[in-house]
Amino acid sequence: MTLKLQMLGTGSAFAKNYYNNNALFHDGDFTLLIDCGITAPMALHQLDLTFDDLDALLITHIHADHVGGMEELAFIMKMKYNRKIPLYIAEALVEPIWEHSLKGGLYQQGHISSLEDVFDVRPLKPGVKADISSGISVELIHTQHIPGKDSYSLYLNDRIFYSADMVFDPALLHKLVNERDCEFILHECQLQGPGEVHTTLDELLSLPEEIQERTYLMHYSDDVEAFIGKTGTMEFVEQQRVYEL
Ligand SMILES: O=c1ccn([C@@H]2O[C@@H]3COP(=O)(O)O[C@H]3[C@H]2O)c(=O)[nH]1
Ligand SMILES: [Zn+2]
Ligand SMILES: [Zn+2]
Repeated sequence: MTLKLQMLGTGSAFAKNYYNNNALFHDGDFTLLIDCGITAPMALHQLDLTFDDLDALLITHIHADHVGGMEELAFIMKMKYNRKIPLYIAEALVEPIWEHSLKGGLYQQGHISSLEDVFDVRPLKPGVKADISSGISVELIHTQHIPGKDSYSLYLNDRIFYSADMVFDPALLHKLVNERDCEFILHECQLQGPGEVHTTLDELLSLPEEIQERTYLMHYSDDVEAFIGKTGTMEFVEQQRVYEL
């Protein structure tokens, strides 16, 4: 089945010309939001969508450009739409996302005292495929980002790799393409400077042709236009554009 991808945003954490790197995957009339950053509420609004148009949320890791919109989502879902949206998240992040990111804003004595009070929490085990809808499956892949901070990339429908924020991992990309029939790689990309906690454009340019030709770049900084034509066979993903994968 054809899956549609529409990025709510394609910007890096501190980009100002692009919304946060959050994605909508559409399978028929089912809509999955991947990450819900600070800008997600406004980015949805720009597409004439509301939180009620979402069928599920999946979180890759706990940074504000990936979870900063969750407080608004949770309050609106509870107060306006009176429903709990399924929240797919690595089991290791269930406690930290509540204790370290959401509890401060969402806690209300007698009403909201746990993540389960506002979300239909669906913990995921890395390496174990889960069906999210009839046409969307996901397997979490634990990838490295910042020491001590768990971060999970995604393998969707056994053919689409969606990177979380991660340092360059060429062995993983080779394995996905050569052993697991990966057709599309949506990869975060830091355009300049040393990678440290991200994957740089120069690192991605070192990949062989057979990997680059299926790689699309996202999570980029405001100076992206200076890099158009300098990305080998890789293309930048455009926010709000609909892609069929
Ligand atoms: O050791 C560190 C920790 C953080 N940062 C910045 O903070 C940002 C947090 O969101 P992000 O993961 O999308 O991107 C990160 C980087 O821009 C960094 O450059 N080095
Ligand atoms: Zn990020
Ligand atoms: Zn991050």
